[in-house]
Amino acid sequence: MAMGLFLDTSRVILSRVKDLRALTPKRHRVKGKWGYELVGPHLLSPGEAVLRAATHPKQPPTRMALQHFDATYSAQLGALWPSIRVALLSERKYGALLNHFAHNLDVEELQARGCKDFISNGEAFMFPASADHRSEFRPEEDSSSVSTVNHGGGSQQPSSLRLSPNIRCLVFPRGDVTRFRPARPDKFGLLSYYLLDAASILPCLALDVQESHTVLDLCAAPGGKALALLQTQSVSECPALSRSSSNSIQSGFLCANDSSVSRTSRLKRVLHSYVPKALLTDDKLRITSFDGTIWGEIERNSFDRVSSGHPIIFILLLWRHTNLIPASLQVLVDVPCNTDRHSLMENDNNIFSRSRIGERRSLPKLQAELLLAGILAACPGGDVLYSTCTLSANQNQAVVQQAVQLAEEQHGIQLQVISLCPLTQMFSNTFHFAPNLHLGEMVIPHLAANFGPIYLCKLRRLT
Ligand SMILES: C[S@@+](CC[C@H](N)C(=O)[O-])C[C@H]1O[C@@H](n2cnc3c(N)ncnc32)[C@H](O)[C@@H]1O
Repeated sequence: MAMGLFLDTSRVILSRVKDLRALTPKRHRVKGKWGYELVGPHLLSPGEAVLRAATHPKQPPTRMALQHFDATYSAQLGALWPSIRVALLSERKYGALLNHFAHNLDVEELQARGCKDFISNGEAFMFPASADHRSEFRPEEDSSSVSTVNHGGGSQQPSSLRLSPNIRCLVFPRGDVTRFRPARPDKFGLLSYYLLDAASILPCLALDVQESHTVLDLCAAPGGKALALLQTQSVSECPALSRSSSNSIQSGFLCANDSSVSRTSRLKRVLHSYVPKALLTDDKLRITSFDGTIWGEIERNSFDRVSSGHPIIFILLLWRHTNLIPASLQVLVDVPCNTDRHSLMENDNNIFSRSRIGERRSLPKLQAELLLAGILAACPGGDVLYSTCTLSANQNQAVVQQAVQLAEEQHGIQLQVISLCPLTQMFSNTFHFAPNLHLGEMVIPHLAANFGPIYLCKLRRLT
């Protein structure tokens, strides 16, 4: 079995290398430190890249990103970096998040093409006897676990997962790089699936949202995770929903916020394409466009601060006091980050462009502010899930440590790190996880399962 996987992976790597070599003019082929495979007009070996940097001042942002990653990730990830690098520079793999609200005409066709729901597959792997229904998974309690976070990370408290049967995500098998067709609308105009990096479902699963939960998605656009959260909150067993009466199909509340007005418009378009109108009501779903860093203010209920003149806080407090936004139990903080794949592949809107140097350098500060705001918004006992799509330890573990420290020092809030090992065990057949992370978990890209990077860390508010 292990040998089979190894051979498959090697075959994929070899075919990718041949593809790249065929596409690359001879003058761009270089045998570099990481092997001869990754070369091309913007895919230089690190040695050549450094030389070019000295002689060619204007480099495209994708190349700047590659140089930056080679310098930082080779130090951070050591021997893992070369293979992650190959995967990052190859075509990524998608998953089809099934839309429970639509009449899903495409599912059988996708299954006939070899797609499998990685979520129920993971459960079948953990619970072979009860493969047909979603189960609760409790890891063995680790008596050495500490309950509160120390600022160096500390050990993590294990927790149980109760996966909703309504969230399903189809993926092609390992090593299969077939692309999905665009989803088709059902007779009500609702699309049958949403294509996204399958690993980006993990933060939603880790948040363990149940039907009646109140959830805040602080940075929600374009909306893949918001849609996944809505699937987990829905209670209908039948996809053929009545469009007129929806009370029985979603009992929780989701607030989806994003500070960017244009991206919030995109979020609205996505949700309108997937969610029945009857669910897009203020008592079930609210879409807002505020700066998430001040969201914590709303929960601290300080009208004094409003009278000192912050109009946005004033509006938020009005909403809070008219009960339009209930106190948040579960908070997803999926922050802006280096977006490693995009930075390596697209020059447009690239965080490594010269004009965005300041923005990129201030990302960890913004991320910590957003996470702190999420912590303040959660009720004691509530959970906060921090996630990014970068490998950068400065934007992952370091941000969590900083926000936890600020929460304690400035607000007297104690937090507990919740171990996500049930999740990594359950889905180790689908994703590659970084080994021995001292805080949180991270899906690392791999040619045979080219998902991620996705970092996730779950915190529980104790006070
Ligand atoms: C990684 S994306 C979120 C992706 C989204 N969760 C999804 O699954 O589709 C980060 C988002 O954070 C938003 N953002 C940036 N700064 C923000 C802030 N201060 N408050 C709220 N949202 C912010 C960006 O506009 C961007 O849409």
